[in-house]
Amino acid sequence: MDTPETLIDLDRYPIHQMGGARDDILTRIRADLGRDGCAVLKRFITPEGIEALKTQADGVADKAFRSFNRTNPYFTRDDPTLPASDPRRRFFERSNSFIPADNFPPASPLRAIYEYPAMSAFIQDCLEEENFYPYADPLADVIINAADEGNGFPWHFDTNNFTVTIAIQNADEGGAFEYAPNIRVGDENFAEVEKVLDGTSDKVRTLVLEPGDLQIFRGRYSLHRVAPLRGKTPRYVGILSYVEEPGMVGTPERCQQLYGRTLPIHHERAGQRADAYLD
Ligand SMILES: O=C(O)CCC(=O)C(=O)O
Ligand SMILES: [Fe+2]
Repeated sequence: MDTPETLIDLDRYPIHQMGGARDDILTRIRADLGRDGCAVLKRFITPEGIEALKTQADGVADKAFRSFNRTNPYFTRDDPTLPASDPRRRFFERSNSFIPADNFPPASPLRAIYEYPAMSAFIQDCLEEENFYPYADPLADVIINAADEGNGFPWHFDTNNFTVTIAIQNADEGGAFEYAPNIRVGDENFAEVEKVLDGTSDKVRTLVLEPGDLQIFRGRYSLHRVAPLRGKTPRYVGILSYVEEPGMVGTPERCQQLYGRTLPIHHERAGQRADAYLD
């Protein structure tokens, strides 16, 4: 049986014990998040934990919903009144799909990590968010982003304020995480976004995450993508979602688009939320 204590490397990252070691981690993570909206905890998951997550991902890989629609960085529709080079008119193919959360029952390793009280308390402390709750969406609270050979997940901004990911398996080649930190703080900054899409910006950073690494990322202000990937090995990334209001779920439209189905709760709670979440 996998428990959070065996899945998370608590010797390296004692997130469950208040004190100096935990405080030191928080200080570093907060500084990284403040500076470039991104923080990484290398080898957060133990080698046994990585194996358990990989086995689980392989076991439910066929449950991934594939909807390879073309998307612009804002997930909006085309606006033919704008110039063809405008970022709002730049649509790219993607090759990733999501394995919905109801494939991860309570005893599964990914959900065990999500539901470990010390985990959510630690993430909340890293982000210094006062309003912080587990996502109440039974299809989206804990998911795996599974990407096959192809364009990965092209340039976009997240609708949610932050994303917490766990790298589980890399592709044979490619699939790096690329991002332009805080490129749209204050205003949309379309000119610089256009340069990123053209491959001419000097603001792009590349992160090669290894299986077991935990990433905390504020994706609302930083344009980012999973670079194109090659080879037969799928790229697996676990995504843990938290929100700023209790009881929140995704919209029926977004849910249908990402997971190919909806549940009664999506219709009951439609329109009750302040923000539209991407996942
Ligand atoms: O797979 C990743 O590393 C990040 C995916 C992402 O950007 C997203 O799900 O919004
Ligand atoms: Fe994203």
